[in-house]
Order: sequence, then C-alpha cells, then structure tokens
Amino acid sequence: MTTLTAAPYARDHLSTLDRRDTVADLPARQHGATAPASPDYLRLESLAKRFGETQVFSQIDALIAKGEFVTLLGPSGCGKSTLLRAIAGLNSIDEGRIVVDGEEITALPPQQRGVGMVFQHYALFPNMRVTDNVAFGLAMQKVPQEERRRRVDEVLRLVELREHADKFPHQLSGGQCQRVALARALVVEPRILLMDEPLSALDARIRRHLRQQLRDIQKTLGLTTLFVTHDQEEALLMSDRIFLMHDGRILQQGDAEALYTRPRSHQAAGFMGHYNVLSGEQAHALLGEVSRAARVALRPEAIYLQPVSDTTPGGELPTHAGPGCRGVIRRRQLLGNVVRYAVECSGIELSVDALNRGSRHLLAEESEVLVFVDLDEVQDIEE
Ligand SMILES: Nc1ncnc2c1ncn2[C@@H]1O[C@H](COP(=O)(O)OP(=O)(O)OP(=O)(O)O)[C@@H](O)[C@H]1O
Repeated sequence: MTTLTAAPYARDHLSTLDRRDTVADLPARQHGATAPASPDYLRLESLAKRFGETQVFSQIDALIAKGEFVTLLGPSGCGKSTLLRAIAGLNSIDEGRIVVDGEEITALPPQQRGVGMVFQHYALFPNMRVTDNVAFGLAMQKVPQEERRRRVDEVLRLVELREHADKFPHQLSGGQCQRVALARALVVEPRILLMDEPLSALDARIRRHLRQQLRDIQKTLGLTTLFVTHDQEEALLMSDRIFLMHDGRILQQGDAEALYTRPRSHQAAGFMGHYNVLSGEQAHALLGEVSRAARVALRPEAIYLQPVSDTTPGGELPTHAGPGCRGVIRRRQLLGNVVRYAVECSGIELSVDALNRGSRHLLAEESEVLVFVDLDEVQDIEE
C-alpha cells in the first residue's frame, strides 16, 4: 500500500493531515492503476503545426506508455507549449494524428478528449471556494451532487488540501493554489494529464516539495503524464523519459541517464549539463588518437585536475585517463559542493567540475595543473 507522506513543507502548513489517509484507499477507476501497461497508450503521429510563416513543430512522432511520465524539455520557443496545447485540443494542428487508447482525438474539442491540463498560472476562479473550483468540471458534466462531493473530497485528500476546502484562492499560497489546479484537473479522471511548467512560478523550496508530491500522485494513479519544463534538473529528477526538443523537433529521447550522459548532438550536449563541446581538431589536440569524431562532448566532471607540484601517482584518476596535458586555471567558481574551474589547456578553455573538499584542496587561479580526461566518458556527437 502506498502512503503519501507529508514532507516538511506540508507538515508546517497542514497540521491536521490525517496520516491514515492513503491514496490506495482511492478506487483506481479509469486511472487504471492496475491495468496492464500499454506501450502506445498515447500515439503522436507525424504532428506538424505552423503559425503563419513560423513552423512551430514538425515530424513529431512518439509513443507514450500508459502510466508513463514524459517530460518535454527544451529552450524557450522550441514549441513545447504549442505541442502540449495541441494534444489538449487548445491549438489545432496542420498535419498528423493524435490517438489515445486506440481512439483518434485529433479533431475532438478539448472537453471530449479526456485530458486534464495544469498551467503555470493556475487560473482559479477567484470568487469560488477551493471545493467549488475543484468541482467546476464535474458540475459542467452534470455529475450528481452527492458524487461530486465525494470525488472532490477524495481528490482534495490526495493533494493534501482537505482542510483548506472552504478557502478562497487569495487565502492560499502559490503552492496550494497549484495543488488546487492539479485537483481540478484530476477530479474529472483524465486519461492523460498535461502540465505546462506547473512549478515555474513557485519558489525553490515549495517547488522541490511539489515535484515529489506530483510524482507520487502520478505514480499512485498510474496516470499517463506529459510535463513541460525548460528546467533540466526538474526533467532529470521527475521523468521516466525525456523528449529533448529543439526548433520544433524531438532531438533525442531517453531516460535521465541516457540524456545526461550520452547526448547525441551538439544541441543536446549544449542543453544538458555544462558539456564542453570540442571540434575534432580541438579534441585531437587534447586527447590525441583517441578522438574519432568531428565533434566531441565532455562532461565537466569527467575531467580531472592535478597540481603539477603533486607528484603522487594520481590515486583519484579514472582507470582510463588519457595522458595528462598541462593547463592553467584561469577562473574558479564555488558552487557549494562543487568547484567549477575554467582551465586553459592546448589552446582550449575547458570547464571542469570537482567536488569541493575544503579550502586546502582548492586550486588557485593562474596555477599550473595537469589535466586528465576519463576516456570512457568521451562522447562522440553529430555535427
Ligand atoms: N498564438 C501564436 N501565434 C503565433 N505564434 C505563436 C503562437 N503561439 C506560439 N507561437 C510561436 O511558436 C513558437 C513556439 O512557442 P511555444 O510557446 O510553443 O514554445 P515553448 O517551447 O513552450 O517556449 P516557452 O518555454 O518560452 O514557453 C514561438 O516562436 C512562438 O513565438
């Protein structure tokens, strides 16, 4: 039985949360928590969209499994929101088909698609109490009052807002408003949940808590979810699978590990982490014969620095370290647990991350170092 735990933020604000309430008490209904996974529950087939002269996205093909949490990640303007809105039916598309659970929904109006949507700005009705905001969709569907009350109560319990049921939106925090918006989307038991940057307007602490809470709820309900963000950390933390978008295309898809450690293109490497992207020539100067591709990506944490004065055989070096090359530390930034160095080496400026082991271990700016690269982590990429 899965129990939603109340993280510190929730405990601070929801003093009377009944810890015996568990979401497993909820009927699975059509969320289908117990249904066998269907690998193509949501099918996006050759979707394309233009706004006037602007091709917003094209050749979008994807299969999303039932219960999967997929994140659309990419820079501003790459078409994430427009794609999400197209699935919700809030934007038309010019080409392609959208299929949910075997039913084509491409031409259906939003209310007939069985999708729930949560936006960055929660757009609650300011003059309605929490319960009425959440019940709104059910009232539209003419669900009988008693059932409406029961379902609203159930979903408010799920998002830990039961004790705020009679409040108005202006009496709630931003995080609580967003949970009302989530409850409003969930109460109609959507087949697909679509979320467009739902956490972006919240402060960092609430955001961290809500990420976890959202993911817990999504897993518990087995709810197929598409989540839009431009925040790489959020995508890596939350997703079963990430679709990395660039210029209206899905550049690469995979789980967090694959996306982070094996970017296949220059753009993917440029968006994930703080990769050093080197030309073939630069890679050859740094790595010698090891380098094979026209372009190479190197993670900052796969490069190791050793002071030239340190003559101990590099105990911390990876087994497949390349030959050390001399470099000079040009800049040093303390990022908390990590120290980021800019090191000039073979005429290239490399970004190198090292664990912050305390001031005794910090390397001084303008000091000379030996630079070693973990050859197992050298990633050949496309042009
Ligand atoms: N209604 C519209 N009319 C014309 N162009 C639009 C419209 N909506 C979006 N666009 C354009 O489509 C492109 C993609 O926008 P979209 O909002 O989907 O990107 P995004 O990746 O979600 O960006 P962000 O992260 O900034 O929200 C942009 O160039 C945008 O200017």
